[in-house]
Amino acid sequence: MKRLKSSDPGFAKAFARIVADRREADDDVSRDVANIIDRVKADGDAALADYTARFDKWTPAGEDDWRISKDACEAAFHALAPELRQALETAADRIAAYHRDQLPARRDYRDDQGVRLGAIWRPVDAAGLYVPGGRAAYPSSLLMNAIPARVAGVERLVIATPTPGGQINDLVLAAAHLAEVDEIWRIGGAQAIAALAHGTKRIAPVDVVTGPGNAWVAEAKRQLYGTVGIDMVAGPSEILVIADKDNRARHIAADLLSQAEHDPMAQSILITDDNDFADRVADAVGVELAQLPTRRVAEASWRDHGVIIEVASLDEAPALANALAAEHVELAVADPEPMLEAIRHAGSVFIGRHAPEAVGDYVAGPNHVLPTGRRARFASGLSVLDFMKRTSFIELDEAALAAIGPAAVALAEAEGLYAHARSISLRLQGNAK
Ligand SMILES: NC(=O)c1ccc[n+]([C@@H]2O[C@H](COP(=O)([O-])OP(=O)(O)OC[C@H]3O[C@@H](n4cnc5c(N)ncnc54)[C@H](O)[C@@H]3O)[C@@H](O)[C@H]2O)c1
Ligand SMILES: N[C@H](CO)Cc1c[nH]c[nH+]1
Ligand SMILES: [Zn+2]
Repeated sequence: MKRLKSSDPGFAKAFARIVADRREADDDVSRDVANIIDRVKADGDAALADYTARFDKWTPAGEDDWRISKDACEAAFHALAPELRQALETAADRIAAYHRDQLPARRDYRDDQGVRLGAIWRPVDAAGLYVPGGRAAYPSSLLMNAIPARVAGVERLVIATPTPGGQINDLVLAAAHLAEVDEIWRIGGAQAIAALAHGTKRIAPVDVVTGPGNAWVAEAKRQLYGTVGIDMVAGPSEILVIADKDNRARHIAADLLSQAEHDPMAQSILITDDNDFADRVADAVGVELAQLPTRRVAEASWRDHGVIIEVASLDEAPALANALAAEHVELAVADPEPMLEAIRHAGSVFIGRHAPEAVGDYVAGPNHVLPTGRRARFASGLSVLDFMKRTSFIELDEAALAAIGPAAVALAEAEGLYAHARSISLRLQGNAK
């Protein structure tokens, strides 16, 4: 963990290094991912078998083993302990309610020159939904992917999730039943993204691939954009907590570790204006780590990518937050509203002392699949619109063409595109006859 003070002479340089801290695809990861994509494109299912054996340490017993049946998902759902089933349903209901509100309306109007204009939103036919499964299983990410896809009206929902060592997570299956997914394939990493994008003999290709994952998954989505649509690049998790001294140090420590435990490459940063509070949080991280049944990943992440920044005044925080453009930002301060307004680049903001980021990971409602690596400068969290596309339409009658056609003819001739001009002017002359 690094400690920085904004008043130190070397702060600007040290902060620039934190901003540039690349926890995603370095050159090695990019090259490996490009090779994996090429191999899956060339060898399809055979490549998937090789990579699954190598990275997930699992070889299926037979053809049927690659895919998890709907019956298995239904059985897993009915076998859930009542509290867990209730929790899953609460999450699903809240996610569905939030995302239903994102459905776009059809636009259809006639302007004052008589031209009818509009746009129709339609779902893609098939969506590939990546559900991480390397270090932990992510039933919550299954809901976050599948529910907006269903709300959008996508016909075919295809999950890809790794099952390391052959271990299948029952809650992932139960979530798949609840969200009514169509296919679940036991593949992960860059090879899964490549299979969804290009298709193999076994797996039909999809139109859009969404969802979070580690550096290899995120880089594969980035490289395959264009072959398929993607939501955005959602890689190793990040949290920025802006906190004043009136918080409980252990609460803030736990918040920082909540994202650190996702990945040794996750990034957790605290900005505070109080030296004593900064010391207490640093100590509390140690205390909280000791409470965790598994702490290896959180420990490594906090050691390598944890940062505590002391500022003279919290007024400095929004500019630092905008430079970081973090996936998650917590505002644990007395007056969070002005900060919410001032922070322009963040995937999701958690307002006040009682809004720990982890609640957004599971049950708040907004999507937890969010841009990382400073991409909140230009990208947003997964939404219903990521599963839809818009077709515009234009209708003109003779009078409408007469009203706007001459301007188009002038522009076409100015571009030297005379066939364009004539396709309009011939009709205008015809109208004149
Ligand atoms: N940004 C978001 O919205 C968001 C949401 C949830 C989770 N996450 C992130 O998802 C990630 C989950 O990571 P995970 O690893 O547990 O699961 P994962 O499913 O993303 O990755 C596991 C796969 O990575 C591949 N892999 C691992 N090491 C490799 C190597 N050396 N070379 C090539 N491929 C390799 C393997 O194919 C393996 O199946 C974490 O980084 C977490 O922070 C992000
Ligand atoms: N914090 C993750 C997004 O970075 C989402 C998640 C799922 N489960 C727990 N957390
Ligand atoms: Zn999380």
